[in-house]
Amino acid sequence: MLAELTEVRKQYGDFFMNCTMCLEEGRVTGLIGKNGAGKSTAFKALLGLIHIDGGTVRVMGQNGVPLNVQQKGQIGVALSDSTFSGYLTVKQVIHIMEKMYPGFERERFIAECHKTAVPLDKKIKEFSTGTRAKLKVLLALSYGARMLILDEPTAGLDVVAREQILDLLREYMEQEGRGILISSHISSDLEGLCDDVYLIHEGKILLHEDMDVILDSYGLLKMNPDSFGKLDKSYILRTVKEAWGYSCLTNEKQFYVENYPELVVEKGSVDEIVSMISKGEDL
Ligand SMILES: Nc1ncnc2c1ncn2[C@@H]1O[C@H](COP(=O)(O)OP(=O)(O)OP(=O)(O)O)[C@@H](O)[C@H]1O
Repeated sequence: MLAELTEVRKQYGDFFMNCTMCLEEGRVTGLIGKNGAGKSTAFKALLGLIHIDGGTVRVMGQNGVPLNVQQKGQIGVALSDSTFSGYLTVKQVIHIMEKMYPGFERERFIAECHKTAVPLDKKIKEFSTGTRAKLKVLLALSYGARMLILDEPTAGLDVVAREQILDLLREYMEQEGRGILISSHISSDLEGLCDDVYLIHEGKILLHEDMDVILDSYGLLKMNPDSFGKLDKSYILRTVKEAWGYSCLTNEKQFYVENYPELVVEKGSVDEIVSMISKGEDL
């Protein structure tokens, strides 16, 4: 196990998080949730960047709060609200990284900057959003960490920049024993990258599932009130009342395809599933 949060609790005013999740070796684990759901809070708790009110954090088998120097060197981090001062150039950042991380791979980092068009001599504050995002990910990848914690690394990026980042992450995972914990709003990024996903809503984990299972077995059923009345609801996770009838989320799509051929059964994107779980009712 690379990292583990067990019943980690944190309160900010009305917001209360209670989060249990883990990252295993060889896996890319996604954390999805709406704005304010608690994604950054969960990541900061894992990194020991905030004081937690209870629960346990373990990183590579050891107590994770606070992280020791060795643990810090094994985690590559890109958080949404952290970056180097905009007045520095990448060349200056390289000097800092060399001092901070003994494992910093200078030549490789510079080569990746060239490859992804991140300039070395320009001040970071003059970078576009996409270039800044690429720099953050390249820095997280630059010292051979065993795991990456990436908070919305693709937010605000165009398709080309997003693909570049996703390719870097896929390449990172080619080495055994590594793992990535990543949050994103863009479900297609998660679908193509993650092995499993956690859904966080109002500070609570509502779902943890393998991505394959979500894509193969989850589905959305649409029906009128009459059909809804007759439906076997054994495999219905959530129901939303619509103007025309009901939408239901199932994790046994095949059961309904076989037994209710007249029903509309849609595959459902990760976004739709998130939305159903967040707003639907357990009927
Ligand atoms: N330092 C803080 N002080 C007070 N409240 C905070 C603080 N940090 C986060 N919160 C609150 O905790 C809740 C969860 O915030 P968090 O940033 O973890 O959500 P998120 O899922 O990462 O959202 P987003 O997608 O918008 O980044 C929000 O209601 C937020 O306002």
